[in-house]
Amino acid sequence: MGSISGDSLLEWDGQDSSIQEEKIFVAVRLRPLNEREISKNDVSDWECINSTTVIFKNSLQERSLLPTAYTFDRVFGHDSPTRQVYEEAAKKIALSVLSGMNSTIFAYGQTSSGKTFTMSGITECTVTDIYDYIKKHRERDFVLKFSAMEIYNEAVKDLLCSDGTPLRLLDDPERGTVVDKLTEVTLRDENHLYELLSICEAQRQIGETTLNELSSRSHQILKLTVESEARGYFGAENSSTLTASVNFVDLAGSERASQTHSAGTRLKEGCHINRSLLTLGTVIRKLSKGRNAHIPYRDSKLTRILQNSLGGNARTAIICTMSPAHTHVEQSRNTLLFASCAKQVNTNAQVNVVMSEKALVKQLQRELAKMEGELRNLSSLSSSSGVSSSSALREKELLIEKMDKEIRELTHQRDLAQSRVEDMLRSGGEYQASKTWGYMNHHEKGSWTDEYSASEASEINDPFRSDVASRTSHFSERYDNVVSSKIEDQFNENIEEQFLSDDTSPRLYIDKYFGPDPCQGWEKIAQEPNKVNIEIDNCKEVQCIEIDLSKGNQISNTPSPQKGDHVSAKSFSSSEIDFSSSENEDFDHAVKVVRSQSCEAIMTTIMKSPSFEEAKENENDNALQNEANHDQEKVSDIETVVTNNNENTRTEDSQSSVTNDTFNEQEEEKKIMVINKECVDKKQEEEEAQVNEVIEIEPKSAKKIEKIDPLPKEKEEEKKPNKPEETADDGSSDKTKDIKKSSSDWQIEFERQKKEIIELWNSCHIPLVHRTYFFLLFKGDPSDSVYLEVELRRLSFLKNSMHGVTDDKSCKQASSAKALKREREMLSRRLLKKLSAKERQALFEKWGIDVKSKQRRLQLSRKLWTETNNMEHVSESAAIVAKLVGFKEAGRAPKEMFGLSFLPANVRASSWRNSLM
Ligand SMILES: Nc1ncnc2c1ncn2[C@@H]1O[C@H](COP(=O)(O)OP(=O)(O)OP(=O)(O)O)[C@@H](O)[C@H]1O
Repeated sequence: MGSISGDSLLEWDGQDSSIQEEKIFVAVRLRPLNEREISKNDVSDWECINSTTVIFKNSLQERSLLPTAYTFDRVFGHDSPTRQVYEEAAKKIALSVLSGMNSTIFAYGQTSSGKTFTMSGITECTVTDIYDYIKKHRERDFVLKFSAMEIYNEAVKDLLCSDGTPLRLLDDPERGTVVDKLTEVTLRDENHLYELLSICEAQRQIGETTLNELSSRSHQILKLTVESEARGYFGAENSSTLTASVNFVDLAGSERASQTHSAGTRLKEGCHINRSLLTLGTVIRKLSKGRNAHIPYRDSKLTRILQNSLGGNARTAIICTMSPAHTHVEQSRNTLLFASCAKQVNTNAQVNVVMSEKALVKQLQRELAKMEGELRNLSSLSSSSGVSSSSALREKELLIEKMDKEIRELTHQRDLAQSRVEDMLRSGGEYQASKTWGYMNHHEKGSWTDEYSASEASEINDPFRSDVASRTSHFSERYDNVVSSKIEDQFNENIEEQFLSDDTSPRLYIDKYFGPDPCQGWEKIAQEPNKVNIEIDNCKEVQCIEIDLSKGNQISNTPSPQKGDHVSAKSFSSSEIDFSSSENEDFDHAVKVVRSQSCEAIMTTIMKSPSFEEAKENENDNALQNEANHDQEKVSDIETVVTNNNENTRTEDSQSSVTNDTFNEQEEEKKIMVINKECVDKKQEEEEAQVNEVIEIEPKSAKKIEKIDPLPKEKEEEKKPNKPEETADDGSSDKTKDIKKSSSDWQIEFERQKKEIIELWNSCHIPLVHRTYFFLLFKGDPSDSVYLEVELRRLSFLKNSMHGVTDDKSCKQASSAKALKREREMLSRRLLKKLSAKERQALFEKWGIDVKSKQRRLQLSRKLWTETNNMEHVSESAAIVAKLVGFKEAGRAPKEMFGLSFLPANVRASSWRNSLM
C-alpha cells in the first residue's frame, strides 16, 4: 500500500459543491488463477487487452453468440496490483468524502474471485490517503468516525459489537435508511481504524466452501465518515462544515450450489446471498434503464441500506472481480453482465453540508454574532436617522404651534368681530326692547318712559335730540306695528300661545332666539346724541342729516313740521332717484315710490282685494275687524299714492303730507331709516376695517351717498327755486345713470341675499314667525341691505352652530326642528281661531288640501314656508302667518289675503325685487 501524493490530494480541494451527475464507475479486475484452478489445469479465458476492455479469448467457446469483448471504465488484469486498482478505479470516488460527498466502493463478483482481497486493499489505501490528506491540511479540523455491519442471512449485525444482535433499519426523512443503534466509533488516528478493521474482520461471518476456505458468507459494509471544518482564522472565512461517508462494500460472492457443493448452513447462506445479489442486480438493471419506478430497494436489506449509493447521491464505483478460469466462465459472464448494467446507472452526488452538533453550535454562534453586529449597525442607523426624524418632528411641531397660534388669533378676531356686532345689536335690541315696551306703555298708559323721549328732548330745548327722538319714536312705532299690536292679546290667550311668548312677546320671542332685530340697533344710534354727533363729524351723510335737522328744526316750529323734512329730503333723494326733470321731484315722491313697492304696499294691495273684503265681511271677530279697518284707513292713504302717476302724486302727496299724519310719519320713518342706514354703513365699515373682516355691505350704495354734494344752505336755497334746469346741467344726469346702474347691481345682490336667507331659514328651522316678521319688515330699498347682511350673518352663525362649528345653545335651541313642529301645530290651531270657515275652505282649496281630509289645518301649517324657491308661496306663507299671529299689518290685511287671489302672480313672485324699482 502506498500513499497518495500531496498533488493528488490537492485535486480534491476544489470539488464542485453543486450536484454532480455521473455514471457509476465500473471496473473489472481479473485475479490470477489460484492454485486450485491451476492444479486442475484450468485455463484463463479472459484477457484485458487494454485498460478498459476485457475479452473472452477462448475461441473454442461454444456459445459464440455471446459477446467476446467487454469495455468498462477500467479493467485490470491478473497482474494489476490492488494499489493500481485503487488509484485508477476507486481513489477518486473514495476520496470524494473529503469534499463532503458520499461515496461507495463496491466489490462484486463470484465467490473466491477476490472481492475481499480487493476491498481490503482499497479500504486501507483510502484510509491511508485520508489520513495523509488530513495531515497535510491543518487548516481544517477533521473528525473520522467508523462503523461496520454485515448482512448475514438478511440480518444486519454490528461488526463493532460482539453481542451479534440484529439491528433494525429505520427510515429517516433526511438521511434515508439508517441502521438503528449501529456502533459508530470516532477514530483517534489511523491505527485506531486499523484496529477496528481487524475487529470487523474477526467479527465477519466466514465459512469454508469448496471454492474458498475463507469465504465471506455475508455482505460487509464498512462506513467511514469524515467531518471537517475550517479551523481558527480560516474558520471565520469558511464556515461550512463538511460531512460525508465513504462506504466500502464487500459483497458476499454469488455461488452455485452445484459448484460449491454447499449444503445446510452454507446452502442457506448461499440462498440469502444469491437472493440479495439478485435484488441488487435487479436494482442495477432497472437503474441502468432509467426506470425510477418500482425499484426493489426494499426487497433486500442490502439494497435498502445501499439505496443512496445505487443511483442516489453517492458517488459509486463498482469493482467487479472475476476469476479468469474457464471453469467459472458462466459466473464471469454474469459478473460482466452486472458490470455492464452498472455502468449505465447515473448517480447524483452532492456535497453534504451536514453540520455536526459542534459545528452547528459554532455556526449558530457565528450567526448570532453576525446578527448582533447587524443589530448594532441598525441601532446606530436608527440613532442617526432618529436625529433627522427628531428634527422633522420638531419642525412639524413648530408648524403646528404656528398654526395653532394663527388659529387662536383668527378665532380671537372672529370672536371680537362677532362680539362687536352682537354688542351693537344687543345694545340696539335692549334699547328697542325697552323702547318697545315704553312705546306700548306710552299708548296704553299715556306715559313715555324712554330716556331720550321727544318730550324730554323738547323740555331740554335740544332741537337735534328732539328731532331724532321724534323720528326714532316713529321708527320704533313701525317696529311695534309690524311685530304685533296684539301682544297683550297673545299673552292673555291660552297656553297654546306659549309657543310665541312663553314669558314674553313675539318680539322678545324672536329676540330671545335670534337676538334683537338688526334695525333696533340703528335706532339707538340715532337716539344717542353723542354717538350721532361723533358720526356726524365723520361722514358726509351726517352732513346731510345736519342740514335736514337744522331745517327740520326750523320748520318744526311751523304749523307744518313735515314740510321741512320734505325740503331736507330733497337734497338727499334727488341724487338717488331720477326726478331731475323737475325741481318738484322731491324726496316725498321718492319715498312714496319706494314705499309703494314695499311689502307693506303689497300687503295693502292684497288686503284691498274684493275677495278678501268679502271674506272679511263674514268675520265674526269684531275686534280684529275694527283693527283691520283702522289699519286700512292708514294704508289707504299709501294706496292712493301708489296708484297715482308722478304729477298727480306730487299734488296729492303735497296734500297728503299736510293732511295725513300717518303718511307723514311713515315718510319720516323712511327717511330716518335711510339716514340711519347710511350712518351705520359708515360705522360698520370702520369696525370691519378694525377686525379685518371683509364684509361688503352695499358698497355701491355707500358710493352713491358719497356722490351727494351737500350744498350750503344758502346755495341750496338759491339753486332750488331759480335754477331747476341746472340740476340736469351740473352732471345730475350722469349721477342718475350711476344711480340706476347701482340700483340694478344692488337689486341683483339683494335678490341673491334674499334667496339665500329664505333657504337658510328653512335649513336652520327658523320659526315661521321670525320669517314672516322679517319678510314683512322689508321695504325693498337699499336701506334693507344692512339687515340682509346681519340676517345672513346670524343665519350663517346659526348654521355653523347646528353643524358644531360654533357652540351656541340659544342658536341650537332656535334651530330645533321640534320647536318648529310645535309652532306649526300652534299655527294650525290658530287657523281655526283666526279664520272663518269660509276663509279656511278657500285657503285649503288654494293650497291643494282636501277640505274634508283629517288634520287639514295641520296639513296647511306644515306647508307654510316650505317652498323656498317659490316666491309666490313665500309671500302667501308670510301673509297667512302674519294673519294668524296677529301682526298688525297682517291685521290690517283685508280678507282677500286669505283668498284665492292674493296678488297678481307677477307682483307676488317678485315683490322684493319689484319693490326696488
Ligand atoms: N488479485 C489477486 N491476486 C492474488 N491473489 C488473489 C487475488 N484475488 C484474490 N486472491 C486470493 O484469492 C482468494 C480468495 O479471495 P477472496 O477471499 O478475496 O475472494 P472473495 O471473492 O472474497 O470470496 P468470497 O466471496 O467467498 O468471500 C484469497 O486467498 C486471495 O488471496
